[in-house]
Formats: sequence, structure tokens, C-alpha cells
Amino acid sequence: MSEVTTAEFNEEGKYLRKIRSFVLREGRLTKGQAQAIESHWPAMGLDYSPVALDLTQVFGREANTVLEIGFGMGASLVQMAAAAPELNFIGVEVHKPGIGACLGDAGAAAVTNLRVYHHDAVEVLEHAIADGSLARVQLFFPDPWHKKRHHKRRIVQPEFVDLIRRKLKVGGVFHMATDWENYAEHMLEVMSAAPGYRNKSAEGNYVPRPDYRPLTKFEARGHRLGHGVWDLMFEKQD
Ligand SMILES: C[S@@+](CC[C@H](N)C(=O)[O-])C[C@H]1O[C@@H](n2cnc3c(N)ncnc32)[C@H](O)[C@@H]1O
Repeated sequence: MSEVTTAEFNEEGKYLRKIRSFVLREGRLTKGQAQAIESHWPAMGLDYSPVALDLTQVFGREANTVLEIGFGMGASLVQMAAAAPELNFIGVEVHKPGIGACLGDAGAAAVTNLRVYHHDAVEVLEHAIADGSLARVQLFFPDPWHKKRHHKRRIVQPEFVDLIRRKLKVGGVFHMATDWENYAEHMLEVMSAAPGYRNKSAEGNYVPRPDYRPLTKFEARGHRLGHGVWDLMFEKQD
């Protein structure tokens, strides 16, 4: 399993500065997470390489593929994969303990339709995913970067949503959710201005949480405290 590297160089070896949506925290793995990586990485891990994946070969079948960006500890991703065996799932996360936790849960649930990358999702999408190959891209509770001066680190930006559109099939959906109202407004603004998408909300803003997105413990607690959660679903047009 490769480690996430954050430096990028151009052909002349010059360091390229990139704004990233994450800060790599020195992840301390629990014993269980380390064991889960050792046991399950060979079957479920995808080593990053800048060459487009052959999804039929990776999953051993033809099926619609869902890619989730930043799955955290992976509990809801594993739940979704178990509940939809007819779909292929690819999870991408930079936080190593999250990879361990996800693989541990996936092993326990014996899912066979899930693969994971330990890498920057932007690079994975740019280089390892073929254009027009995804049925759905999920971005649930991305780091909100609350402070105004950090807003440039928010992953949802015009260039990023254009990249997602290229990777989706026609009719494929980009599904986002956030519990931070200002980020929801930012997502809506960026997505409404982006060419080639249609908002699935009849009112032109947010949609109810679809059944396939599990309600996380954290979210259920938020509901009880009266906090909001906003789901946005945009379909790729031809
Ligand atoms: C606030 S957490 C939310 C996790 C999870 N989706 C949830 O709902 O609990 C955001 C996650 O996105 C990951 N992340 C941020 N930028 C990323 C990127 N460019 N590629 C992969 N993972 C990323 C972070 O490491 C973190 O685990």
C-alpha cells in the first residue's frame, strides 16, 4: 500500500504548489486498523497509478460504479456497498486510519463490491478514472473550512466540479451533502453556474436525503439538536 505524497513536480522537476482540500494528519493506526489493512488490502486496495483503471477487470463484471470522495472511517460507505450488491463502489480517502477502519468493516460485512484508494481523490479522478465511466460520485460532509480565508481549500470549486462532470456518464449524478449552511450555499452557487449539469431539485436548490445515503450517528444527533443537513444532486447532461 502506497503512502499519500503531497508534493508534485513538473517535468523539469520544479515543485508545483497546489491548494489541497486536506491537511494530512499524522494518523496513528490502531492495532485493529493495521491488521485490517494487512488482511484486506490485497483484495480491496487499489494502489494509485496515473493510468485509467479497467473497471470491468477490477470488479470482474460489468456494473454501474459509484465513487465516494473522503469516506472518513467508511462506516456509511460499507453500509451502502452491502445494501447495493448490484453496484461497484470505489472509496477514496487520504487518512490512513480511515482506510483501516473501512477495510475492517468491509471485511466483517464480507462485501465484494468495494475497492479503496489511499490517495488524493482529485488525482485519482484526474488520472486513474476514465472519462464517462461513473454512475455516481458522492461527496458527503467534506471538510467545511469554516474561515473565510480558508474557503479556497474547499474541494467544491468550478474546476473540481468540471472534473467530476467529465468522469460521470451522461445521466450520472454528483451527490453532495453538508451540515454547514454556508458550504451548502457555496455548493449550490458553484453547481448552478457549472455548465453541463441539471439540478435534480424541483425548487432549484436542495433535495431530501435519498434512502441509499445512511443517516450517520453524528447526523442523527444533529437532527435532534435542530441542525440542518443539505443534500444536493446534480445530473450530468449530454
Ligand atoms: C469531514 S470528513 C467527512 C468524512 C465522511 N464523509 C463522513 O461523512 O463522516 C472529510 C474527509 O475527507 C477526506 N478528504 C479531504 N480531502 C480529500 C481528498 N482530496 N482526497 C481524499 N480524501 C479527502 C478527509 O481526510 C476526511 O476524512
